[in-house]
Amino acid sequence: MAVIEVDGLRKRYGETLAVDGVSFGVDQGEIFGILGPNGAGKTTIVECVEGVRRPDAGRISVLGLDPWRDRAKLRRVLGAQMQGGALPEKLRVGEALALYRSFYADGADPEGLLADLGLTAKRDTAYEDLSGGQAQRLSIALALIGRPRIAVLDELTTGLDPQARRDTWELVEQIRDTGVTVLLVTHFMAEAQRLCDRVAIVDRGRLVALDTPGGLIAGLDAPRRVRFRAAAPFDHAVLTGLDEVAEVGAERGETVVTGTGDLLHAVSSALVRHGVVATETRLEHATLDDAFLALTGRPFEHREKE
Ligand SMILES: Nc1ncnc2c1ncn2[C@@H]1O[C@H](COP(=O)(O)OP(=O)(O)OP(=O)(O)O)[C@@H](O)[C@H]1O
Repeated sequence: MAVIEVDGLRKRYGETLAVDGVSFGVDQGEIFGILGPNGAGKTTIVECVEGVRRPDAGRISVLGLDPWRDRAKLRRVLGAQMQGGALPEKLRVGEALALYRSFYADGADPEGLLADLGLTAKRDTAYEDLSGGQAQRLSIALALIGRPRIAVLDELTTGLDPQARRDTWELVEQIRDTGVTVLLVTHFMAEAQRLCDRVAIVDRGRLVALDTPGGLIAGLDAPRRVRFRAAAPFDHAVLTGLDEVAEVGAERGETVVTGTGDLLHAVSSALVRHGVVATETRLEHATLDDAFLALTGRPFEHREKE
């Protein structure tokens, strides 16, 4: 069952057409990713879903509500993660939760949320003294304090180190396991690939693909790549002569072979036949980066904001 339906959404800021006719549906209980490079229109889309921006055209339904018209009712069912730095510096973690809890008649237990998010020991810590990961977890706690049915998380792990990022992914899975539908905005391919049940890829205000991460990758007619480390220089002709091989190159001391078909087998046996000693031989799997390139003709690039 779709809990969010977006149909023909359009939003312009002056000369900039930020969202240009985007349609998608989010099912109950899934982690749905909106993935795209800088300026693709991701935040504008979710802000329209959250009822903080008014669409120029199109229809949005969130659990049967019109987000813009029914903003007050929407607050009770949708929790949005606030952007970094949105809290007063001196506000303590426990105070922030108590304040946000007071907005709801039937909110979550702040102590339980603190424990779930690993913030119990930080209850008396001021916002300004939290680490990046802790501040991020607090913002997630605040999004969940109203016991929402839908949580919108925007650039959830930007600025976090790899461990904190993985911890946050686990946390999002736990949130989904409690039955909350998660709408996740991200520009991290790995995050979308690891976490999302389905991903909408947005580019220049348009939706260019919508599928499971596996489906997006499987649909690719992308060339395969085999990488290995040769013990000594060798004549590339032993590989370029193979039907499966399109190109042989070098990258960071490794040989990179691009081609089609059963490339790994063809390359490995040719190397053995010609007495080339190779280590760390592996087939590189296609990723969402490859899917983006195939869909848009451009490599995926994203700059983090200051
Ligand atoms: N308030 C605004 N006024 C004018 N232009 C805006 C405004 N907000 C966004 N834009 C422009 O609309 C386009 C889409 O922006 P949006 O923030 O939705 O993209 P995004 O995919 O979330 O990007 P990012 O990953 O960089 O945050 C961009 O060209 C942006 O510069």
